[in-house]
Amino acid sequence: MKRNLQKEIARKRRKLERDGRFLPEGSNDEVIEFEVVELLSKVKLDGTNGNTQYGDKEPAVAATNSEVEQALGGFKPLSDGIANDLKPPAELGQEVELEIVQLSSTGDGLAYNGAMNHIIIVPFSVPGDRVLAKVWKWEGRHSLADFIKVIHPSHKRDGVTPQCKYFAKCSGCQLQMLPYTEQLEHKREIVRRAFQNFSGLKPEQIPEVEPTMGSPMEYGYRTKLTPHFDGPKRVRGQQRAGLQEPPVIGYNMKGKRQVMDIESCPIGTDILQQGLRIERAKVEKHFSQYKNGATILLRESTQREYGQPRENAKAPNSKETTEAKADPVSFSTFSPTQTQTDIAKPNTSIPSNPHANLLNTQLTHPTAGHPTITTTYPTHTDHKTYTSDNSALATEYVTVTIDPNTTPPQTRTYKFTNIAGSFFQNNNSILGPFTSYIYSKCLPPPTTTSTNTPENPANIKYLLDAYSGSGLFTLTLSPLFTSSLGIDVDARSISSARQNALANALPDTSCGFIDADASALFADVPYPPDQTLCVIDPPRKGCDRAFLRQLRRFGPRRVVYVSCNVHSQARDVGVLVNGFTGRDAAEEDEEGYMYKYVVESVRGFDFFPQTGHVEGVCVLNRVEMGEEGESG
Ligand SMILES: C[S@@+](CC[C@H](N)C(=O)[O-])C[C@H]1O[C@@H](n2cnc3c(N)ncnc32)[C@H](O)[C@@H]1O
Repeated sequence: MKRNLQKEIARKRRKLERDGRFLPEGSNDEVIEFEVVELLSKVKLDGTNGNTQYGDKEPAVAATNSEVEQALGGFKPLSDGIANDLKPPAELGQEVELEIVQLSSTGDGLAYNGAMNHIIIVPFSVPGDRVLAKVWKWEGRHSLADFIKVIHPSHKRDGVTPQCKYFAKCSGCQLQMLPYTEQLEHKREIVRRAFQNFSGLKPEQIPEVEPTMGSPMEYGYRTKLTPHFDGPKRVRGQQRAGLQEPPVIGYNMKGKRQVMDIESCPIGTDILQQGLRIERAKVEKHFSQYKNGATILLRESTQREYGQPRENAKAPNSKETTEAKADPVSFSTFSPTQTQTDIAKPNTSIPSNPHANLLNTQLTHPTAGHPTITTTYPTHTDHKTYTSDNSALATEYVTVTIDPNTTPPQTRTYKFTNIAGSFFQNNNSILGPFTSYIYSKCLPPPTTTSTNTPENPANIKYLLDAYSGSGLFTLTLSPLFTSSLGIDVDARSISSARQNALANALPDTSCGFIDADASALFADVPYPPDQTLCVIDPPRKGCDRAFLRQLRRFGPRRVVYVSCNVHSQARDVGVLVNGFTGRDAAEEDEEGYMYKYVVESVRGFDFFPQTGHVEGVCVLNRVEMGEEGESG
């Protein structure tokens, strides 16, 4: 145990040196550290003694906080007092019975050991479960354990059967044991906690987080899968004789760097299930020719034909315009996603499934080894294929609600063609409702700022789309703006964005694109900040400081911040609202006036049902000069 303590100290010191701080920002490690401290504080305040056990074995050694602090040379616990109880939990490898008290933002169950004042993290468990788990790593205030089995299930599991046979072993989709509405409520809590712990904002600066928008499809939604495999083990003589073991192709096991064999992945779309089977067989056949391991890309592509397939195929309430038959650009007054009546469930909203009104679906193999799934809807027919070629083109359609108040609601469908290996959102079923939500948030409600009156609601005429990818927001939001400008560092995505604008009949005077780092966006902005909306959708790590500084100096009137990591998003939103702290603040002071923002709304979107991920959308308004007191 003493050796483990030394290892732990060495590991944390390395982290300190590498990051210049305790833990990498916005990482799972940092998120869990916060929640462990939070839970320890809570049980301390509650006076709860905890009801978990380590069996009847006492842990071997108790390490004191001062020992750790001394060895780390000034390591400061995240919350005063909490780390004073640093003790190792159990012998590594020991099996323990635990009561789960909380679900973490990383999707793991947390058990509290009162006697040791210690948290044990157990994947695949939910509050109320009594589980058997095996402790495998000590992390100071908490330990990591492998899930072994449920001894007594929580009522939260009632009526739910995980659909994946690899559940509780594979590292993905760890929330399958929860009813979908519970998953959505949990994701709302993740967003709440992220803004509470990572933004540095006061509670009064954070509005109530809106209910998570659910995915219309809970399984079968992922349009991209990336299983991987290790290269063949080279045992002399065996390779020539074709004796090597068949490859293990799939995803990593939970908590391990070991790949596990996955024959089917139920969150993938139907065509990707076919693709997985075919591509696995190809790798197996040619495995001996591989020197190294590789990742297989499986990306869905859709070819759409407009027109009514059968006389009696007309859906109730459907109305067609002549444009509805035109491809690539279609204007339609009917689409599956237009009937987005939110289901009345507590604290959640789930748009209707786009497949709800399909008339017929069929799997064919027009050419050997190339399956097609043809699905017929009242207004169109989709032919779905897949590609495993990173540089091939893949197409998706996104239907945006332009006006929900007409009967039927007015929608517009966009066609996006991208390079399969470049970024595009992975859940097509939620893309329509998601972009429609953002569309509805682009212009401020009349009362938000003094300059935005009901008489002048469309004061915002220009769109800056930072981290634009292949133009998802630049194009789908463009009907609201005189001109839109997207920027992305990936030249291939920008090339697709320009093609997509043309394919959707949007001239470059209306939708322009720049292939550059996002911070270049503000160098020569052609738009007046007072009339500009900036949409930001950075990668997981969030925006860099240079970008945030330039955005605050330019001061677009309104900002819609979209993110796949609500923790880095909360941190960046904190900077937009309150400015930088420390050295960055001093640098900013030298640069002159910087705008500040107030948060109007925050909402989560479930792009990845069954997993612990949540996408966040935060809307902010610029604080006008002279109104600064309002930002708190
Ligand atoms: C989460 S994706 C969003 C793309 C797009 N908004 C969409 O929804 O399809 C993030 C994008 O940021 C781009 N990116 C990453 N770092 C960047 C940087 N420093 N400057 C500009 N773009 C960057 C990536 O190429 C990627 O397209």
